[in-house]
Amino acid sequence: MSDNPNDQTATPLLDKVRLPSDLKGLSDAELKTLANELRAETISAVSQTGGHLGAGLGVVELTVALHAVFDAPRDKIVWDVGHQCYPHKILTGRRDRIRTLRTKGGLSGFTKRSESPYDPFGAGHSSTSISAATGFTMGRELGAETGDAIAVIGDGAMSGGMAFEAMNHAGHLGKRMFVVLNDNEMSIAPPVGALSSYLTRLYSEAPLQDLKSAAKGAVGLLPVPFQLGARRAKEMLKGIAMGGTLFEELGFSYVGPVDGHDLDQLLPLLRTLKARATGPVLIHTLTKKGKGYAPAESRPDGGHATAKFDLNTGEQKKSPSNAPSYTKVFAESLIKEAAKDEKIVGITAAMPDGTGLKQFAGVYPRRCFDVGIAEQHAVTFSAGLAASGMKPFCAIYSTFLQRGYDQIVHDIAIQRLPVRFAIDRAGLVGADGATHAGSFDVGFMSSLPGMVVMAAADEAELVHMVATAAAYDDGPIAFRYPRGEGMGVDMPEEGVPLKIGKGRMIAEGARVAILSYGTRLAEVLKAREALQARGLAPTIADARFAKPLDTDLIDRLVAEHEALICIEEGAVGGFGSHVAQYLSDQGVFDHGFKFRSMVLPDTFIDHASPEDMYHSAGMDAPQIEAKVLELLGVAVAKRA
Ligand SMILES: Cc1ncc(C[n+]2csc(CCOP(=O)(O)OP(=O)(O)O)c2C)c(N)n1
Ligand SMILES: CC(=O)[C@@H](O)[C@H](O)COP(=O)(O)O
Ligand SMILES: [Mg+2]
Repeated sequence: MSDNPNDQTATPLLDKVRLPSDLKGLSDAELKTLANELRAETISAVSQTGGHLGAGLGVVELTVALHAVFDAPRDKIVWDVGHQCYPHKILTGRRDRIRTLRTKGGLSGFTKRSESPYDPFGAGHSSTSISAATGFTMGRELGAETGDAIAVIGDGAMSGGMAFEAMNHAGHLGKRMFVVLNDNEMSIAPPVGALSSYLTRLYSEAPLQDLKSAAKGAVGLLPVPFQLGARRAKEMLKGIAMGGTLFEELGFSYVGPVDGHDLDQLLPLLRTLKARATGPVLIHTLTKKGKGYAPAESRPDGGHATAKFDLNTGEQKKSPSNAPSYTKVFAESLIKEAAKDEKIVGITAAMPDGTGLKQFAGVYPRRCFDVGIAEQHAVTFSAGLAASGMKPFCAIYSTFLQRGYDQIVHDIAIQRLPVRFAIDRAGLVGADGATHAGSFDVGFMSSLPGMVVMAAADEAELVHMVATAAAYDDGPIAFRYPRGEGMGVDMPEEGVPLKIGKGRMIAEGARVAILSYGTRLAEVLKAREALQARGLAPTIADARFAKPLDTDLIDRLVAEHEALICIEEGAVGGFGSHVAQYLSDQGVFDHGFKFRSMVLPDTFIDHASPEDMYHSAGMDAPQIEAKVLELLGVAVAKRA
């Protein structure tokens, strides 16, 4: 095996490993070689597929060590977020499919129970692993046929509230389980907050930490070579009153910090812990995001996620497009609004790059807050800001906003606080798959009394919606927009506040009206073109608002057409359901009016390109065309 991680010619050991049990016969020296090969294989695979690179490279040695020492799948290795699991997938019987990662029909980019028995718990969202591992542990205590539970959680994910809730509970239960805190001093962006500073202190005071471990009696858990030093430390400590680490106060034995890239430290430590631990143990490993691949290591985000790239240079292959991303349009619009109104502030939960708020912070550093992976706090923090008279724009991906739902209801909607929700990644997002799909926000936001709910049909509309939200002060307001590039439409110089609850007519037609909510509008217009060729030109309108509904517009569409189709990039219970409720309240259905609501199907759609995913959802232009024809009873030959 060469030292060059790009060298794909030599993977003799990896070629022999089909399952983790094959690691049991390898010497420690061979395990080190295997780790090098595994790193090279991971880099090579991701260069072809794109995906999450940096986190996986940071846990290569840890992955090898865990599988060499523990006995998966009986022992449950629970990866938090799951974005670091590619090396784990390679070692657990999925190497032959690793180059299908995140593509249609291929491996998921996260852990997934249906994919392998070695993925005991699915993930994608952060900070769930300790709860799940505690569940496995108590299942074992109650007689379930499982071994040890090992949660592997990053320093970023550790800042999430759930992780603390779980530590609190697991420490109280006091049963044997393991938490590996993989501390690379990185979230996607540099981590923020007191926990991050605390972890830094823990390792910058490492010799002192040895003393603390000793004082707390964790010496017996350490491998023999470590014990001597720790005992000496304990002697020195006699008579000195010391507090434990935060983790010890929560009921865990704390071991560390250890170099997470050094198998000479990891293997003996894990072997000893496996042999001796009786209660919950936290193992603090120090690693580097992107480890072993210079282009990733040198990126500010440690190569967190990447497009396909050139193996030798690390240069990413991105598809060329002139349209700005919705995220960029949001950030630029917010900056413009903030220039006019000093009360405007931005809030992100650990996604400054992804939400565009990094750009906003570049201009208004004091008016931008990254709260860490803490969506619940982000929402109620925004509520507090609004209650104090500020104008918070709480920018959270649709899927992650699910975490803060009670806070939206209880802290914002009931109090009618004017928090502005910028809901990015609305609709199907592609390669991240079902865990990251923004399917539910229209439903869960528009069911709340007093909430104003908008969706941008294109990037110009988004500019106006940011202006609308900035101007609106009567209560909470939300606007959603998808991942990726806009439509390439002409952009307004400035945003103009929209009339609340008013849609817009796009094209007048006859017989059928399509009322579109969000960016399906482009597909609707394509469908119209195809229908025109058949002599059928539906009326097209953009609803802009799911709440309040533009009832004048709806009344008109009903009065002037024999059928109405609603369409949205969301699950049932959203815009179309509200329109149906309104029509039902008006008694429109009593007279045989034809109505259809095109929504995402009642299933979780697996990762694929967004186009493929919308096709599976039955929501692309030909499928919209077919829906119109079906509704009008026009028989058509089935397409191949
Ligand atoms: C609830 C939730 N919020 C945000 C994210 C987006 N996210 C994915 S990974 C990540 C950073 C995780 O940092 P850490 O746990 O330290 O892992 P590392 O990438 O450093 O290995 C974030 C913020 C998420 N997956 N889930
Ligand atoms: C693992 C995770 O949750 C994030 O890294 C997510 O994949 C980011 O998605 P975007 O690429 O849409 O920002
Ligand atoms: Mg980290």
